[in-house]
Order: sequence, then C-alpha cells, then structure tokens
Amino acid sequence: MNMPPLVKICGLKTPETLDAAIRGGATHIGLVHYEPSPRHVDLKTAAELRKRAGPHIKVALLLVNASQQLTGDALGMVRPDIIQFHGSETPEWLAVVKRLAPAEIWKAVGLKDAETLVRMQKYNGIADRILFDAPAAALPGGTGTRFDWSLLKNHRHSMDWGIAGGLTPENVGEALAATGAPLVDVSSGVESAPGVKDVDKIAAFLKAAGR
Ligand SMILES: O=C(O)c1ccccc1N[C@@H]1O[C@H](COP(=O)(O)O)[C@@H](O)[C@H]1O
Repeated sequence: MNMPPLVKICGLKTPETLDAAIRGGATHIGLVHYEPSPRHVDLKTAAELRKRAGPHIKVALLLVNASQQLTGDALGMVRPDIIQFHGSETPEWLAVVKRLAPAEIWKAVGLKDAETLVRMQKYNGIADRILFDAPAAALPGGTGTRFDWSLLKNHRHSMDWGIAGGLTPENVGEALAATGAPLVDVSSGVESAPGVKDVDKIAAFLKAAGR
C-alpha cells in the first residue's frame, strides 16, 4: 500500500485550528511571521502555538526575507522544527542559518518554467527540502495560485521536496497523482476568508490527501 503524503497546514493563528490540524492527521503545521500576510502571527503567539503543538507534529516557521536580527529573535523565541524561507533568500544566507540553528531548512521556489528547476540546484546540499510554489505575485505566497504541475512530471528530484500553491480539498488528489509529491502544503485552500482557517476544510483536505 502507498504511504500517505506528508501534509502541512500553513498559516494557523488559533488554538482551535491548530487542534483541528492535529486531529485530522497533519504531519506539519506552519506559522507565518510576515507582517503583510493576513496570516501573520507575532512571535509571542507563534511561541504559544508552537508549545501547544507538542512533540508529535513538526512546526515550521515561515519567514520572508527577514533580517539577521529578526531571524535570530524568531528562532530563539519560537524554536521551530523547520524554518521555511519563502522570499529571495540566498543559498549563502541559508547556509549561515543552517550552521547556527537546530532546525530543518526549507526553501520555497516559485516554479515558473523548466529553467527554474535548473536554477534551484544552487540550494542542493543546503536546503533540507524544496517547496515548489506558484511564482510570487503581489505577495510571495499564500495567494491560492497553482503552478503548472506537469513541469514536475519527469523531473528527477535531487532533494526532498513538496508542493504548495492553490491546493484545495477538491484538487489535492489530482495534484498528488500528477506530481507524486511526498508532501503537500496548503494555506488559503482551507480558509473561509483570507487568514481565517475553516476547521471543516482542514478536515476535508487531510482526508482528501489520504491522512
Ligand atoms: O500564507 C501566507 O500568507 C504567505 C505569505 C508569504 C509567503 C508565503 C505564504 N504562504 C505559503 O504559500 C504557499 C501557498 O499558499 P496557498 O495554499 O496557495 O495559499 C504555502 O506554502 C503557504 O505556506
């Protein structure tokens, strides 16, 4: 029997929605610390949610082009299992953080075309996982936009990876069949309004993904 994919529910802001993700079998949750996002949580709230999540689910802290100071403060306060870099962070910066922080390093990459798959090789050996997302628009992510899944069809992955961008309870099965992704990440597809998570949609997404 095929193993179910890893599933990350991102952009959680409340204990109730965190509990729904855990109850439904999510393997990862994400906390967004990026002020322009409707899912932004301050570091105190992120630290409280991180504690509530407990040891059995992996917690990712999402940062976008954060300064050295903010990155250090955020890691010190929240102590995430994973740092998800979702901006234009360089491999050199990720390597510095990797040396200093006891956390996995994930790098989101906006998958525009086949050339992107070549360019992202610069993160090989540095990022612990690549997260393919739609190319950045007004916001660098969390916009509910899909990328062309067929770009990954015959790609030979040299790093651990996953997909994000416009996933919903309705299309996650198709996305998994098209890409064979070992991990799916959703944010706006399980919301009733921007930044407002819906516990029923969280449950439906986890079920549709096979959790
Ligand atoms: O969630 C956000 O607001 C966000 C802001 C800035 C960068 C990334 C963000 N979210 C991540 O984007 C992808 C796709 O999200 P969606 O499902 O299309 O809404 C996902 O990894 C989110 O964690």
